[in-house]
Amino acid sequence: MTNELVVRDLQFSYGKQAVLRGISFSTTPGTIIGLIGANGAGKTTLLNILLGLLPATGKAQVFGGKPGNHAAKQQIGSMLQGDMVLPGVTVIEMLANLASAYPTSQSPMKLLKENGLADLANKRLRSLSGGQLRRVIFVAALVGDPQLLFLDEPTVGMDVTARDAFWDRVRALRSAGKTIVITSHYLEEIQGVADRLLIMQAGKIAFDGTFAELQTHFQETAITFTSNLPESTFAGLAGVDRLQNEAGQVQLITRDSKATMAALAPMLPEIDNLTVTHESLAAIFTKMMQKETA
Ligand SMILES: Nc1ncnc2c1ncn2[C@@H]1O[C@H](COP(=O)(O)OP(=O)(O)OP(=O)(O)O)[C@@H](O)[C@H]1O
Repeated sequence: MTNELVVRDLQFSYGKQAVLRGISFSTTPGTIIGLIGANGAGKTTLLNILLGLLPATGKAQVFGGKPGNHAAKQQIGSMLQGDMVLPGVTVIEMLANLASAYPTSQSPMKLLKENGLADLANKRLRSLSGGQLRRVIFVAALVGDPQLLFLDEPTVGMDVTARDAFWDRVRALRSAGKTIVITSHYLEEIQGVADRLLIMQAGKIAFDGTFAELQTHFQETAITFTSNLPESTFAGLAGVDRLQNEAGQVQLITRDSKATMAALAPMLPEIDNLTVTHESLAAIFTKMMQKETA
């Protein structure tokens, strides 16, 4: 299958500051990709390059074309931070104007209805709340019926109901075969929706894989219990990386909780107050960021 977005050894600097130091990845249709990284990691810069708004060295192809060329632009819908809108025009005027720029476009009114925004059609953009404006900009990104969507911090300013509805729409777009690249600092949200994670660190892709793979590689699980068995009983158990024992209060840190629990099973009659706590995605992410700055 032809990948629609192919990036190889992409590099970019702002003056002397190297922001992207060799980014490589490609996408497949019908996938939601979570692009994660600390503030300033270069996520927005990468999206801007792929949209043809910033020049870079290395290879970047959108459906075989260069970023920014006419064919490539028509395949991408984007929702960026600080998107400019004309405050005096109405929602429907803005969308209709946008639709006229594409050879095939979706009906703006149909899109507004699908996204629960039909009531806003005749409102001027300046009269919308921050969350309403973000939702309208999402609709604007869909008007050209793009195959590829770049959504940069899309849910900022949206209330809980709007977020839920938004993610439902994003899932529906995936089912329709679109590829969606999303940056977000709301890691739990990304966990709920993304099929694949790209973690940017120090201008490179530090991790490219599924959440399950991220957990396999990085997630630690704390197994705590009380026991009078000697510490040496637990030290060599399968998967155990570290062990703490303070007066019979034992904590095992493992990266393979299934293996460790299986090894503990025969000792359960002599173990009390067992708890198993898996590290959260946010904690894994923080740990990875600390490695970068260490
Ligand atoms: N126009 C600019 N001129 C100079 N430096 C810039 C410019 N825009 C961004 N930078 C720098 O490039 C780096 C990457 O910024 P970028 O906005 O791509 O990060 P990001 O990962 O999107 O961050 P955030 O999560 O805060 O949105 C940062 O160090 C930033 O200060």
